[in-house]
This record gives sequence, C-alpha cells and structure tokens, in this order.
Amino acid sequence: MANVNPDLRKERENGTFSVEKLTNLLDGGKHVTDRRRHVERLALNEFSKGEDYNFMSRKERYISALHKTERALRCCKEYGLTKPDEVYWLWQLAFPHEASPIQLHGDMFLPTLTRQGTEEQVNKYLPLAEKYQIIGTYAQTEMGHGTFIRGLETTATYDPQTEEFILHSPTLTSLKWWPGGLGKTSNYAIVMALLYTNGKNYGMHPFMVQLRSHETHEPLPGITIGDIGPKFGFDTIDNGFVQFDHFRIPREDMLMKYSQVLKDGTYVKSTKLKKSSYGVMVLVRSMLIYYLAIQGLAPACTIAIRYSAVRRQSEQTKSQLEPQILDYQTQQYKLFPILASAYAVLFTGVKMKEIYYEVDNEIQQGHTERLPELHALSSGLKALTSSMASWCIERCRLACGGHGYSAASGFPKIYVAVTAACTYEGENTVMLLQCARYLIKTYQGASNGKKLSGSVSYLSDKVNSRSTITSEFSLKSLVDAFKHRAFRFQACGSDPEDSWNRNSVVLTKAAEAHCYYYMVSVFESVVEAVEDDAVKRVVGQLCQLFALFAIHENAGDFVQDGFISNDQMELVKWKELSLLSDIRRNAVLLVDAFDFHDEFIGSILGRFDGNVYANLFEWAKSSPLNKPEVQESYIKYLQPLLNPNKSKL
Ligand SMILES: CCCCCCCC/C=C\C/C=C/C(=O)SCCNC(=O)CCNC(=O)[C@H](O)C(C)(C)COP(=O)(O)OP(=O)(O)OC[C@H]1O[C@@H](n2cnc3c(N)ncnc32)[C@H](O)[C@@H]1OP(=O)(O)O
Ligand SMILES: Cc1cc2nc3c(=O)[nH]c(=O)nc-3n(C[C@H](O)[C@H](O)[C@H](O)COP(=O)(O)OP(=O)(O)OC[C@H]3O[C@@H](n4cnc5c(N)ncnc54)[C@H](O)[C@@H]3O)c2cc1C
Repeated sequence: MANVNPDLRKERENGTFSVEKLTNLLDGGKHVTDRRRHVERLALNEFSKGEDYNFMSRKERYISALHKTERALRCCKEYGLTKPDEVYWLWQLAFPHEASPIQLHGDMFLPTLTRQGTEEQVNKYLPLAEKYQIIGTYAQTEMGHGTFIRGLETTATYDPQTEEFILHSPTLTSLKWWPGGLGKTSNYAIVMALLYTNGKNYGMHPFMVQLRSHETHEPLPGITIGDIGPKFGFDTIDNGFVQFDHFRIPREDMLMKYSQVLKDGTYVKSTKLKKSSYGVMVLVRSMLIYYLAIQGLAPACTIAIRYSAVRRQSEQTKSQLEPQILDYQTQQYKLFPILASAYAVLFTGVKMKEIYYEVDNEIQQGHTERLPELHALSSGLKALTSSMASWCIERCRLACGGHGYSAASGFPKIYVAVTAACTYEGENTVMLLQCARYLIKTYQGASNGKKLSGSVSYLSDKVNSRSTITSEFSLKSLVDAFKHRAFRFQACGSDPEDSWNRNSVVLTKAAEAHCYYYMVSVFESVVEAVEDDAVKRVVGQLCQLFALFAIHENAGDFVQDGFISNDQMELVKWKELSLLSDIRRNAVLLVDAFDFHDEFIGSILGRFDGNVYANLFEWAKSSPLNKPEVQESYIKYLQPLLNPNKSKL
C-alpha cells in the first residue's frame, strides 16, 4: 500500500510471524478467509461510499439504515448469499457498529418462530418472513419488568366462543417497551404474554401478532404503538412500545410446539423441556460472545494499537525523536491485556457457537440434559464478556488521549453498541446469578458423589492445593490456577445456611471465576492445536498475558488460601512485564490479523495506512458546523453581544 505511515510500515516489517496464517486461524481456515474476503469486496462495492454517520441526526440515521437494509437484502439475493456467516459478513460492512431496523427479525423473531412454532405454523409464516413480506420483532420486556419474566402483565385470555385470544395491556407497566424495530418498522411481533384459559393462568407463552395493516402500515385497531425515543446509542433502530386494548388474534396464532390450547380451552403441555419459552434467549446469549469480540474488543484495540504506533509524544532523550507512545511500558500495560482479551473472547465465542448448535441439535432429538449447563454458561459468559468489552473499550479510548474523545476515533459508536449488551438479553448481574444458581446446585451434587462432565467437571475432580506455576509459566499451570480459584469460589458460595441475597455478591464472583476458568481453558486448547510454530508462540504469549493479568488483578483470590505463594506472585508480576516487551514487537501485526476494513472500524485513528493527522484535518473541515463560514446563529445570538451596533434585533 502506497503512502503508509513510516512507523506503521516499520512495525509491519519487524514482525515474527505470518499475519495471513493467524488470520486463517481466526477465520477457521484459509478457504473461509478467501470466501469472507470475496463477500466483503461485494459489500464494499455497495456500501463504502455512504454519508458520514457522525454528522447525521437520529432520524437521518434511521432512514439511512432502512435504505441500507433494503440494499443489503437485495445484495444477498443477487449474490446468492444464504449461509449465516456470509450474510453476517455483508451485513457487518453495511452496518458497522450499528443495527439494522430489522435486526430482531433475523436474530429473534425467526428463531422463535422456527423453534416454538408447530410445523403448520412454520409453513404458514416462514416463507412470508423469509421474503420479508412480514417483518417481525420479539416483544417480551415491559415497562415494569424486563428481568423478572414471571412478573410480566400482558395477558392473552382465551375465548372459546370465538376461538380467539384477547391480548390486553391491563396497566401502564404492562406496556411492551424496548423491542427492537417495534416502533416504526415491524408489522408483526412474537408477543410473550400470560396465557389464561378456563380462568387459570398458565404463565408466559409466545403469540404471533399482526400489528400493522399490510396495505397502509397503520397500526391495527386496538393497538397503540410507537418509538420509545432517543437512547444511549442504537440510533438506527426504532426500539418501541405497544399497548393492547382487548386485541383479538386467532387461536392458531399461539405458537404451539410445546404447549397447546385446544378449541374448547383445554391446556395441553406436550414437552418436558423446562423453560421452553425461554429458548431464544439462550441462542442469542450464546452468539453474543463472538459478536462482542468482533464488534467490540477487536476493533477497539486495533484503533488504539495502530494509533499508539503512529503517535509520538514527550521527549525522552534530548534532540532525539519523541518516542512512539506504544513504547511506553504503561501504554503497553493498558493495551496488551486488552489485545489478549480480544483473542480470548473471540476463541470462546467460536466455542460457544459450536456448543450451542450441538445442544440445540440434541434438544430437537428430545435430549435436553445439557440445556441447564448451556443456559448457565451462556448467561455467565455473556455477562463477563460484555462487561469486559465495555471497560476495555473505555480503556482504549483513554489510551488515545484527546483524539480518543473525538467521534473520529470511532470509539463512541463502538462503545454505545457494546455496552448495551450488558443490559439486553438479561442484565449482567442477574445473568451471573443464574450461572451461580446452576454452579451451586452442581457443586452440591458433586459433594454428594455425583460425577460431572463438560464445563463443570472440575467440581468433581481433585484440585491441587498448591500452584504448579514456575518461571516457565506453562499454560497448563495457568489453567490449573483458574480451576483452583473457581473451585474455591463454588465452595464459598454454596453455604446452605446462608440466604441467597445475603450471599449474592460472592455468588456473582463465583460465576465470574467459573467463566474465567472456562475462557482460559478454551484459550489454552486453541494454542495447543496451532500447527505453525511462529503463530503458536505469539498466541501462546497472549494466552499467558490474559491469564497472568487476571491473576495479578485478582491476586487476593489466589494467595488468600496459600495456593499461590508470595514468591510465585513475584514471578507472575515479572513475567507479565516481560510479556509486554515480547508482544510489543508484534502488536500491530496482531491487530492486523483481525483483517478489518477501515470502513468497518470507522476510525481515523485506527486507519490501516496510519495517515491520521491529514485525515483528521479533512474530517474536521467537513463538519456541517463549518459550513457556512458564518452561521445564522451568529446573527441571532452572538451579534447582539459582540457587535450591538450592527445587530438588527
Ligand atoms: C445474534 C447476534 C446478536 C446481536 C444482537 C445485536 C442487536 C440486538 C439488540 C438487542 C436485542 C435484545 C433483545 C432482548 O433483550 S429480549 C429480552 C431478553 N430478556 C431477558 O433476557 C430477561 C432476563 N430474565 C430471565 O432470563 C429470567 O427471568 C430469569 C432467568 C432471570 C429468571 O426467570 P424465572 O422464571 O424467575 O426463573 P427462575 O429463576 O425461577 O429459574 C427457574 C429455572 O429455570 C432455569 N432457567 C432460567 N432461564 C432459563 C433458560 N433461558 N433456559 C433454560 N433454563 C432456564 C433456571 O436456571 C432455573 O433452573 P433450576 O435451578 O433447575 O430450577
Ligand atoms: C438496547 C436494548 C435493546 C433491547 N431490546 C429488546 C428487545 O428486542 N425485546 C425485548 O423484549 N426487550 C429488549 N430489551 C430489554 C432488555 O432485555 C431488558 O432491559 C433487560 O432484560 C433488563 O431488564 P430490566 O430493564 O427490567 O432491568 P432491571 O431488572 O430493572 O435492572 C435494574 C437493576 O436491578 C438489578 N436487579 C434486578 N433483579 C435483580 C435480582 N433478582 N437480583 C439482583 N439484582 C437484580 C439489576 O442487576 C440492575 O442493577 C432491550 C434493552 C436494551 C437496553
């Protein structure tokens, strides 16, 4: 590439491994990288020349996103992109760190329909939904309750006379509130409501509900609907509210795969699957982990590390060039653990996708044994990785100094999208507690001699009481340390005498310790499987840093019971710092390996070519506030102050 900043060019010449090989590893093979790049070229042809998001109003952002949605759907059709990964690659460049107004249609509406609908219902609605002749969302949360699903108030009361359900919002707090795309875009929703039949409440069930006229898009009579107003972010999506006033739908529109209401109102439950109506949340939580790495951690550290290679600041030695800020140990300490976390979350995300599809497949065959473990793991990891991603992005912003605070850095857009995931799909503390609930039960089972498998097998294993960490820092010894911590926390958290609430801070820590252990062991297994020696060395260093940083940050958890000795902790600190120097040499290449296009990252600081300053200046000049030279607001508000004689007011 011509015109690359000389510092960045030097970084790229000095690396010790093949970036291409690492990219192939991250993608899951060379053939996947090739295919991804092909799809991305198609996407860039269509989407690279858009208006600058930073200079648009919220309404313009929504309209532009709808326009891009229509074009993205057309591209997928034209180019025959049907596989989920291919659609995702195209979508990612069409909507960099944004959401499409129809995001929930693909992410939650379709999966709920196909998993909870009967064959007949799927046959009726899926073809229409796949052709976007109906666009749906997932309406569960209400103004008064999001977390406590059993507290939802919207009712669906069966009327055997007309064979219809009557949907009703009995209180203000029962208004559906938050569903993505509900405000203006969707004409259908899967509404989660309390099922009443023959005078009895059977709890939350899913209903297919038409909201708007097919002809005019006007809300149907009995429905009051709209956008909930501006949010922290997600400007491109119309999160909405809906109020039902005795709105009738046919009996056939309750999604009846797992439970039915017969014509006479008899309720029949045809599954032993626990919490069957909660299924789609497990899906999204499992997928989110990968998404947080690719949409959050990886682009954020790409920006901060490239910029730190280009930025020079402060005189170290008289009359010599100011150093690249990436050479400061403190800067490395800010950024390299984040880089290591990006890799850790990415590998864990890939693993979680695999596990989800395995368990989902088993559930379709009627085997539900692994669902509780998947629910616990996906809840815990969703919470841990989304909060990790949020604070890491903020740390990357701080690492970029003043320019980090400019929208040109790309951080605001990335941050507001990622931090939302700490709340949606289950608020993080609540999700950690769900994970802990399962761990405590499992620990108690293991204490009674039950042999365990999967992510919790360590609870029935023998754990070492002294760390085997030496100056070699083998990955096995690091995994072992996290296993020990997780085990110890489960033991503390499961005091049967203590009430749940009084113990809940410790329980959240127990869940985090479990998830950390899981992430470190996934990372270790990925490193072990790498064939190329040079790549293995660098990802091995990242794995060590991920583990050692967490041990150092949470030192008390490891030394309190004497598991790690003082001498070992000194070694940990020494090794952590020496890893910073090792990683320094490859830092730029390690972010290049994510293989992101500038159009996706959306940051002047993180440009591949490193030409930050010239582009920053051009970008600032293009700000609408700089056109015209003298603003009308001057005449109105400033002239009377600055130049009272000339003012016409
Ligand atoms: C695909 C990529 C994604 C990109 C997305 C980007 C853009 C999209 C942006 C936003 C989309 C957002 C959508 C939403 O937010 S939809 C709404 C999501 N809402 C929630 O997540 C609500 C959170 N609350 C709950 O999940 C539950 O209420 C609860 C689990 C906190 C508590 O439920 P409750 O009924 O009170 O259950 P109990 O505590 O009594 O537990 C009973 C029992 O059931 C087990 N269990 C709970 N949940 C599940 C589940 N999902 N699956 C399986 N099992 C579950 C629980 O563990 C208990 O088991 P037991 O101990 O053995 O009894
Ligand atoms: C961007 C965005 C998109 C969304 N999209 C959708 C959507 O498409 N469809 C949909 O249905 N919903 C959607 N939601 C709603 C979302 O799922 C809920 O907001 C979320 O589940 C949290 O619930 P809540 O708002 O009731 O939080 P609350 O439960 O009120 O949380 C507030 C505080 O109370 C604490 N708390 C609550 N219960 C407990 C407990 N049992 N133990 C300890 N602490 C507790 C929490 O930890 C938190 O600190 C979206 C939300 C956002 C922000």
